[in-house]
Amino acid sequence: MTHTVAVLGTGKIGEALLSGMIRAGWNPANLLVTARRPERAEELRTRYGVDPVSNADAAKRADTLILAVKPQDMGRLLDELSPHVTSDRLVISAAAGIPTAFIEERLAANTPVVRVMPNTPVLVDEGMSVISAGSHATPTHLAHAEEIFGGVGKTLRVPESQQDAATALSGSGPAYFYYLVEAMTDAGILLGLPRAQAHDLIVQAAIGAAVMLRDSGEHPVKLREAVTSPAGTTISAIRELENHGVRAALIAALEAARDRSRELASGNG
Ligand SMILES: NC(=O)C1=CN([C@@H]2O[C@H](COP(=O)(O)OP(=O)(O)OC[C@H]3O[C@@H](n4cnc5c(N)ncnc54)[C@H](OP(=O)(O)O)[C@@H]3O)[C@@H](O)[C@H]2O)C=CC1
Ligand SMILES: O=C(O)[C@@H]1CCC=N1
Repeated sequence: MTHTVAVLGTGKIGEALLSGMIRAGWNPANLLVTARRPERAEELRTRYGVDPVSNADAAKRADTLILAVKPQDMGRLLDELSPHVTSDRLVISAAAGIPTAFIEERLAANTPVVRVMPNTPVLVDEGMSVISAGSHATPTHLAHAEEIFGGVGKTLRVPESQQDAATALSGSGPAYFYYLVEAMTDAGILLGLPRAQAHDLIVQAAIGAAVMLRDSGEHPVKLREAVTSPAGTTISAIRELENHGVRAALIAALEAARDRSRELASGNG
């Protein structure tokens, strides 16, 4: 069956997903987008050859609606959509924190809802999308969501109770790595390297480490031990990381992200 998929609220994550779907072979004729500002709608049409439509038209024309507005805008979007969404539509929400029940109770009875937490590496087909079923979503709906998000990276099904934690890990996760690269590049400046060179050295170290983590099958502790020579440079750095409580800071940071996701649950966080 050929699906028509609409992305409602095509901002950063919506556009990243849209571009990935086109790369994965979706025909732009089967993709619709909605945007709040006309100039943004035109930008999307020019860039991707997709049809910008109103939210109501998206609900009428598409069988699958991907809601990619901010959690704070979700209530208003659902109010606008509810007269037009029939229960033969699949509604996929990419919003942090918003439970499927929040969406279900604002749409026609029995509308299937799937909650997905993607991340921005969908832009390079290395996304991590964590998927949960709402109360009326069937295995076929989950498989359809996996087909969409699996085209731009990995997918994992989790119970919805784990979505806030998954958001803290993989949804926000890329930002932590960018932050580390930024901080380590600053360190390179302190050590006297030109900024561009410091950036390249750290980025390639990050890519090498990421590929080894993914492909070697080794535990991260083993990989770190292999870098850490007796009385060498690495252990001197690790001692400072431990002295500054970096492990505890990361645990606290991800806990804060999980808590914030829970706070967004009301949709007006
Ligand atoms: N950024 C990320 O890494 C990730 C984000 N998410 C989730 O994705 C959602 C969007 O985040 P993000 O892409 O960062 O945010 P953006 O602000 O970039 O995107 C949201 C878009 O929705 C548009 N919008 C808002 N209300 C409406 C409406 N009623 N009709 C049509 N368009 C509307 C906004 O328009 P305007 O431009 O006019 O404001 C904006 O372009 C959030 O719920 C977030 O939790 C999930 C995973 C990762
Ligand atoms: O920061 C946020 O709220 C969104 C959700 C996950 C990544 N970005």
